This record gives sequence, C-alpha cells and structure tokens, in this order.
Amino acid sequence: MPESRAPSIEESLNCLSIEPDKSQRQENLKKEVTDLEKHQRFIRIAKVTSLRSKDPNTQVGCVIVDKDNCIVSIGYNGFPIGVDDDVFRWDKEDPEDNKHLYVVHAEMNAIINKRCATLHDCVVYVTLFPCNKCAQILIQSRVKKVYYLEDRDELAFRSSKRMLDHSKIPYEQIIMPKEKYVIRL
Ligand SMILES: Nc1ccn([C@H]2C[C@H](O)[C@@H](COP(=O)(O)O)O2)c(=O)n1
Repeated sequence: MPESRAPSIEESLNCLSIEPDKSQRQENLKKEVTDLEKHQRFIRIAKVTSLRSKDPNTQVGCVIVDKDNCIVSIGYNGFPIGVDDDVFRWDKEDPEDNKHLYVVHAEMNAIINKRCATLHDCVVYVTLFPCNKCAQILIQSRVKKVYYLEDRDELAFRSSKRMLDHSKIPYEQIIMPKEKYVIRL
C-alpha cells in the first residue's frame, strides 16, 4: 500500500480545473463584444436612415431586424405621403398647427414599410427611445427587444418604458464609440 499523505497546496491547485471556466469566460466576453459590434452596426444604419428626415429639430431613424439578422424594414420621421412641407409646417409652437399633429414617427414608418408577414421576434434599433404611441404598436407587433441610442426624461418616454416593462419586452441603450459621420456625395 503506498503511503497516503495530504496533497500539497500546488497539487490541490493543479487538481482544481480553472481552465474551462477561464475559456468559458473568454468565450462569453468574445460573444459580448461581437454582439455589441452587431448592435452598433444596426444603430449606425438607423442613424444614417434618420438623416433622410426633414424634421429640423429631431431626426429619428429605425431599423427592424429579423432573427437571422436581416433588415426587414427601415423608417424615419416624416409627414405622411402628400402632406406637403410647404403647407404643413415643422414648427411646434402653435398648439393648433404643429408638427406633432402630423408627423409619422420613425418606428411607425418602419412597421408600415415592413417587407415580411410579421414582426414577431424581430429586434428594433432606433436612434431615440420609442414614445408611448410607438411602444403600443411595437408591443402589439410582438417585437422581441428594442435597442436605442438616445433617451429623454419625458412623460411619453416614461410611460413607454412602463408599458414595455409590463409586456416584458426588454430594451437596452447602445453606447456608440465616438465617431464622426462623413458623407461624400
Ligand atoms: N421615438 C421617436 C420619438 C420622436 N420621433 C419624432 C417625432 C418628431 O418628428 C421628432 C421629435 O421632435 P422634437 O420634440 O424633438 O422637436 O421625433 C420619432 O420619430 N420617434
């Protein structure tokens, strides 16, 4: 019978298999980085889309992506077809005649423009957090998650968050690296 003795600390540490944990952690980290890069890519597309908006104050862009990461729709805030900017003004001072009475939000346009039967399980990328009205329609469309760039502390946005929370639709702010957009025509 070999003499039994307590293992040394080194031997005990060698027995502790910490490698799989470490490589698992590295794998998770790698996935987080590639996921973030993917979200930043779609937010960038939403940002470029927003540049088409004629709203002089706030341009918003929205991109909807399916489970295979294919873009199924895009939209930006604008007046409805035929509602002429020369007649309908982008001002917001006059309570009887202001842009908020006419403008179709980026998310609404993206939902209307979709090139697929349903938005179930699709993911939304938007440059400004969805307002309460857009949240209602996004919830009804059964989207899976909302990624956004900017937020506002206003009732329309707070009530939107309340509804999304209750409907268990997660939302996440995407922090972008500092970058400058240069568009050469
Ligand atoms: N999630 C959102 C929020 C707002 N919009 C649009 C509606 C207006 O055109 C503009 C906000 O104008 P502001 O109050 O900043 O003068 O953004 C949207 O499309 N989607």
